[in-house]
Amino acid sequence: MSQQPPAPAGTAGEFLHDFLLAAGRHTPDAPAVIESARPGLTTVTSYAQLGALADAYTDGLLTLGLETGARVILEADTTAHSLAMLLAASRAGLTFIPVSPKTPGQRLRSLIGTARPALHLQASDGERTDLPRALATARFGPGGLTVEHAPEQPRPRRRVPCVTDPAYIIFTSGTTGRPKGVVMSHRAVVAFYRGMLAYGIATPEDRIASTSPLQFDFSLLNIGLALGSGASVVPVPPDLVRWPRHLLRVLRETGATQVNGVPSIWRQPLRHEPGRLAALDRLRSILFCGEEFPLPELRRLQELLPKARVINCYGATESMACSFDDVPNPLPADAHRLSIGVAHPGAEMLLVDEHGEIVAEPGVPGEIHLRSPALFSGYWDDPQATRRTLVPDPLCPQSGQVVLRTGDLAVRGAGGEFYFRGRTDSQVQINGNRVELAEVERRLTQYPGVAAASAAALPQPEGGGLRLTAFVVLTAGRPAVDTADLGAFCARALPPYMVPQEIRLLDVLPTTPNGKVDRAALAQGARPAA
Ligand SMILES: Nc1ncnc2c1ncn2[C@@H]1O[C@H](COS(=O)(=O)NC(=O)C[C@H](N)c2cccc(Br)c2)[C@@H](O)[C@H]1O
Repeated sequence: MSQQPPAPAGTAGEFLHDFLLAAGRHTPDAPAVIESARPGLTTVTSYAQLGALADAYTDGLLTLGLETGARVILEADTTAHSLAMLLAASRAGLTFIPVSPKTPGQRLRSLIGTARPALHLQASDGERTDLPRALATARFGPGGLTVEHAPEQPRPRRRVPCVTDPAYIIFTSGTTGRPKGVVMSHRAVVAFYRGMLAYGIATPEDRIASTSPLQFDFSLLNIGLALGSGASVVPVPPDLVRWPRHLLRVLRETGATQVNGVPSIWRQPLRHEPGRLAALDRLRSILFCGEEFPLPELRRLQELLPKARVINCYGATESMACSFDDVPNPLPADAHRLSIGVAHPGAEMLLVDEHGEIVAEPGVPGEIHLRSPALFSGYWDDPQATRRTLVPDPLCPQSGQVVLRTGDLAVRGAGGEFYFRGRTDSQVQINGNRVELAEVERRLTQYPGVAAASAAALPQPEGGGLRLTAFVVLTAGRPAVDTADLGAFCARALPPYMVPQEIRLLDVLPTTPNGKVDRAALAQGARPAA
């Protein structure tokens, strides 16, 4: 069998597949993946079974003769088979590009044109058909790896995989213009995983529910957290995440002990199924990331799950993530912001002001710069964007070391912990005044009855200038909020130019495929509440 032997001790670091399978070697019969395809049917894949699947897929991929470093599109949701294929791609020296089966054909074709993959892989029941004729295609599933359209046999130019090779590329739906391919090396991903495990989030008994699509690196965090801890991954099919009853059923039937996801996954369960949520007695911890958790909803979640550990995970795809902090449970009544903590062990966050000077004193805002072994290699085929993001170490530019310029603003608290203060690009200028949209949103969520809010600077209907517009979701069962009174409430704490000129009540906030509030959709003017 031609599988890649684990990196011998003492070589330059570890590959992704070595790290993900190491813990399970001691517990071959422990559950690695626990799936709930439909009510009452739970499928368990042990570490030994996952390893055997990965072996078989590795042989299948190696038989195709793709060269080391070739890209493969992995179009799948998170399942035991897609995890085995991810491990196999890593072992075969291939770079995988995770893509959701829901990706529109147009965007997939554009991504294929940019990344020039050697192979498209999808599950045996995958529905993708209109792929470019020149692209090799194969399917994977219980019947093994089935090649539909074989790749040409390129003359292999490389022989030795290195840990600095790209393990995966994630194409982010860049807020501006064309999607950017974030290239992450084996070395960076494993360094992040080790930093995260050092924070102490999971034990081998944990069953970690992953509610993000595989194309979102939050799912890769969950996979590394679970398999790296010898625990189990509980993938929640994306179609079920949106339906509170289905989501809670899957969590109950799989015995999930930890649920990881963006804040918006909790909005509907909190609104429609608080009783069933509170009844999840196996649930011990919740980890969220990607955006701020609206505090009214977080407090409600803590009321229903008073014993749960809640972890705020901050970071960007360009370093996978970078900090973890435990949210006090219950959150003190006078707390208006959550801390994002400090960088995970082995990394360091710095604040830099607009003059490039280091900000040391508490309470003074600066842009987070991250020093870390987990930094991405660069944006695929975009050296300019890479140079703008991986910048010379502000403390020692001569050294050649680069740090990640996050585009995030933060202040330090008295204890050295960081508080997120929005993005540099969500600073909008309204009538010449600098407005931090996150600040407006925070004030709106302090009004009794508001569950969540988002602010956007929309073009004035009659043209000329921008109009600060707020979109507000109310707590279930609350009497209608008087938007004029809500506006006055904002005026009592914010400068006039930061008071929303229009407040629209919505039933839900639109979300992106990755589950974050879809600010672009709001900017197009979401439908007002019925
Ligand atoms: N906890 C927070 N509070 C507030 N604002 C947050 C938080 N986490 C992010 N963000 C914002 O999201 C940006 C990044 O967006 S991203 O590149 O799409 N990546 C993400 O969101 C997800 C990110 N890779 C991530 C984070 C944690 C774990 C994993 Br695994 C992955 C950051 O730069 C921040 O602006």
